[in-house]
Amino acid sequence: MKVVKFGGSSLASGEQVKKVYNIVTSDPDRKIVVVSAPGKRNSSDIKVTDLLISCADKYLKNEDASDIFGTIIDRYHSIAKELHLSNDIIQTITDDLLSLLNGDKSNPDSFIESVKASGEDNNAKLIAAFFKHQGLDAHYVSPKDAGLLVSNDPGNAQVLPESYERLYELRKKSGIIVFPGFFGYNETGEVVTFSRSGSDITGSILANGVKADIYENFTDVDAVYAVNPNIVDHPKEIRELTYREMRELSYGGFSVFHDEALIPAFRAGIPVNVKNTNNPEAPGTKIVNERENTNGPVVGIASDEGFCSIYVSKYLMNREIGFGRRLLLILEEFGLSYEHIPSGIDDITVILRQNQIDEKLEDYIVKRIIEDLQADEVKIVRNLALIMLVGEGMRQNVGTAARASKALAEANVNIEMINQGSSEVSMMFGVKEAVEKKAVQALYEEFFVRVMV
Ligand SMILES: Nc1ncnc2c1ncn2[C@@H]1O[C@H](COP(=O)(O)OP(=O)(O)O)[C@@H](O)[C@H]1O
Ligand SMILES: N[C@@H](CC(=O)OP(=O)(O)O)C(=O)O
Repeated sequence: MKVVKFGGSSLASGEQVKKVYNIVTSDPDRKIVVVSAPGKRNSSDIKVTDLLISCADKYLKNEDASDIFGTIIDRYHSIAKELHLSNDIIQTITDDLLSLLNGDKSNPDSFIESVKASGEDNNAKLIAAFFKHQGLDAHYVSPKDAGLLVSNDPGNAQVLPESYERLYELRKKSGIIVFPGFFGYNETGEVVTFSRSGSDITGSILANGVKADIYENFTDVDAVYAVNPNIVDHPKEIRELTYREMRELSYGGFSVFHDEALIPAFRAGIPVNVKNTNNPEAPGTKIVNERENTNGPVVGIASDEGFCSIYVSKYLMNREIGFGRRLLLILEEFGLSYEHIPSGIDDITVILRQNQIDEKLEDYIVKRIIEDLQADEVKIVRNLALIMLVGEGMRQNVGTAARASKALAEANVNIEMINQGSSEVSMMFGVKEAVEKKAVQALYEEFFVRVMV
C-alpha cells in the first residue's frame, strides 16, 4: 500500500487535479491520497491558506471580508468548473466556510485554526467528488473520524502517539481514501494545524499509521536538488538521501519537504519518494535509511535567512559553573527558542530566529544579560543567514571546512560564524543576509561544479 501526498502546487487548478487523478489511478497500490489546499497557479498568485487566514482575520476585526471570501470560493469554483463537477460541491464548500466564519469567536486562536484548516478539508471533499465523478470508488475521510489526534499547539501541533494504532484501521477501508493534510484534532475535538506546509507531515503520519510500503510526496519539481533552484539555475538532482541528510536540509531551508515530516516515516522505516506531478515518470528523490554512494562529502547545500545572534563575552567564562544555564534561563523567561550555540573559551553565541525579538526586547535582553551575568560585552547582530553543508560523506572526508572557507573567501564573503556542532552530517556557516546568494553559489561551485562527486 502506498500513501501519496499532493502539495498545493499540484492542486492549484482543474488541469493539475486531472494529473493527480492519472497518477493515482496508474498504480493500484496508491490507496491513500493526502491533499493540500489549492496553492499558487503562478508566482504572483496567493495560496488559499493565506486567503483563509486573511479572511478569518477580517471576521475577527469585524471588517468587510466579502471580496476575499469571494476570491476563495472562486478558486474552488474554477477548479470544479474545469472538472465539469456539478454546483453541489461548491454549495457544500460555501456553506461550510460560511458556518465556520459565522461560528464561535470566543477563542480567536481556535477560530483561525478551523478556518485555516478548511482549505485542505474542503479541497479533499472536492477531489473525492471528482474521483467519484470519474467512476472511482473514492471517499473523503475526516482526520477526526480516522483518529488523528494532535497536541493543542495552534499552528504547531504534534501528533499524539495513540493516533498511529487508530490510523492503522484505514487499511480496512475499501477504495481510495482522500484525506485532508495539515491538521488533526486535539483531545477536546477542536481543529489544530501543523506548522505551515504541514500536509507533508500528515502524509508521513498516515504512512507510519497504515505501515505503507512507501510514502510518495508529489510536488512541482523533478527531484530534491543539491541547492535551492531559485538560487542556482538547473542544479544537480539528488537521487538518494538518508533521513538524516533530508532532515538537516529541510531544516536548513529546503522548503520542498517539511523538516518535521521525516520522523514518522523514519520511525516506521518507510522510504519517502519526492516526485513531480508534472513529470511523474521522472524517478525523483528517494529518502532512505542508508545510501550507497557517499563518495563526495557534500550532498546538498541549504540556506535560510532571518536569524540573529546574541554574542556574550566574559573573561574566564569557561570556569564559571552555570553560566550557560543562566543565560538560557533569561531567554526562556522571554519565551525565546534558540537554534544553535557555538562557543569559545570566553564567549558564547546564541543563534535565534530574529522575528521573535523586536528592538525594544533586544535592548532589554542585552541589559538583563549584562546585569545578571556581569558579562563584559553583549552584542546582538541581526539579518544573518545560515548556510548548511550536509552529507553523510563528511565523516570520511577531511578538509571540508577548509574547502568551504576557501570558496567563501575567494567570493569575498565574510564568515560571521562557523558551527560544526555535534551532528556528523552537517556544517553550518553564518553570513550576512546580503551575501547569502553569493555564498551559496560559491559553495555550490566548489562542491558540485569544479569537481565530479
Ligand atoms: N533543494 C530544493 N530542491 C527542490 N525544490 C526546492 C529546493 N529548495 C527549495 N525548493 C522549492 O520547493 C518548491 C516545492 O515546495 P512547495 O512549494 O512547498 O511544494 P508543494 O506545493 O508541492 O507543497 C519548489 O518549487 C522549489 O522552488
Ligand atoms: N496549505 C498549507 C499546508 C501545506 O502543506 O501546503 P503546501 O502543500 O501548499 O505547502 C500551507 O499553505 O501551509
